Amino acid sequence: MNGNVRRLGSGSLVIATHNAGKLKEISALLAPYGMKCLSAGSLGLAEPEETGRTFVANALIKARAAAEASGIVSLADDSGLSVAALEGRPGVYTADWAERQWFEGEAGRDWYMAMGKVEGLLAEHGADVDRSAAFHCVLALAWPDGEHAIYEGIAPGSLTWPPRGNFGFGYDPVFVPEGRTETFAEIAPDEKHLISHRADAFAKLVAEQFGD
Ligand SMILES: O=P(O)(O)OP(=O)(O)OP(=O)(O)OC[C@H]1O[C@@H](n2cnc3c(O)ncnc32)[C@H](O)[C@@H]1O
Ligand SMILES: [Mg+2]
Repeated sequence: MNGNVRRLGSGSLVIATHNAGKLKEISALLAPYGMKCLSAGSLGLAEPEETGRTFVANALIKARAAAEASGIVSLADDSGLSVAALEGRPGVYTADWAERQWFEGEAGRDWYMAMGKVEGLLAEHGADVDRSAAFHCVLALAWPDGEHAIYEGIAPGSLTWPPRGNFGFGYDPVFVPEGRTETFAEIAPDEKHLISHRADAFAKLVAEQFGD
């Protein structure tokens, strides 16, 4: 272990997300480490504006806002899908494509509309377009005194259409991770937790925060 790294210990931790799917995954990934997890929603914390241009910047905005408001060390996740043929879009704007830019106020199947837009843009490249894509995840830990730590994860794969599967959340039904034929939404949660972008970032967090 790096002796300069600030460690979490076994106290309380705020999960600074307003996405129910992420909260479920993060809680499951943290379950073995004995921390008391509190959600931003249950504490009534406001959702900060994600004004950053990178996953790291937005993860830090969310973690710092929660740590300042709650006085408790906080963990945020900024994630998204980068499509090679679209020069990495939607990237940090993945949630915007699904939630605001398209169908503000309509919950539920918004991601489906956003993926329709992705499919439309891919179609402009012709039938043999490169469908490779990657999910990115940046985890930011922020302590109330301003200290922070960052962990980055990635899951390479490709896009499929139409959507398949009912597990997971968001864009899971259209993403096939590398080396598999099923979408993330057809892979049981326990298994997604071994291979996802979030799992990759968590492995680094766990090694540094809870490792020997
Ligand atoms: O900011 P918070 O409150 O955490 O919640 P959010 O949904 O706005 O989260 P982001 O800003 O990080 O945007 C990430 C987007 O990428 C999607 N996404 C992230 N991880 C995913 C995963 O494992 N499976 C499917 N979609 C995912 C998610 O649904 C969002 O639309
Ligand atoms: Mg967000």
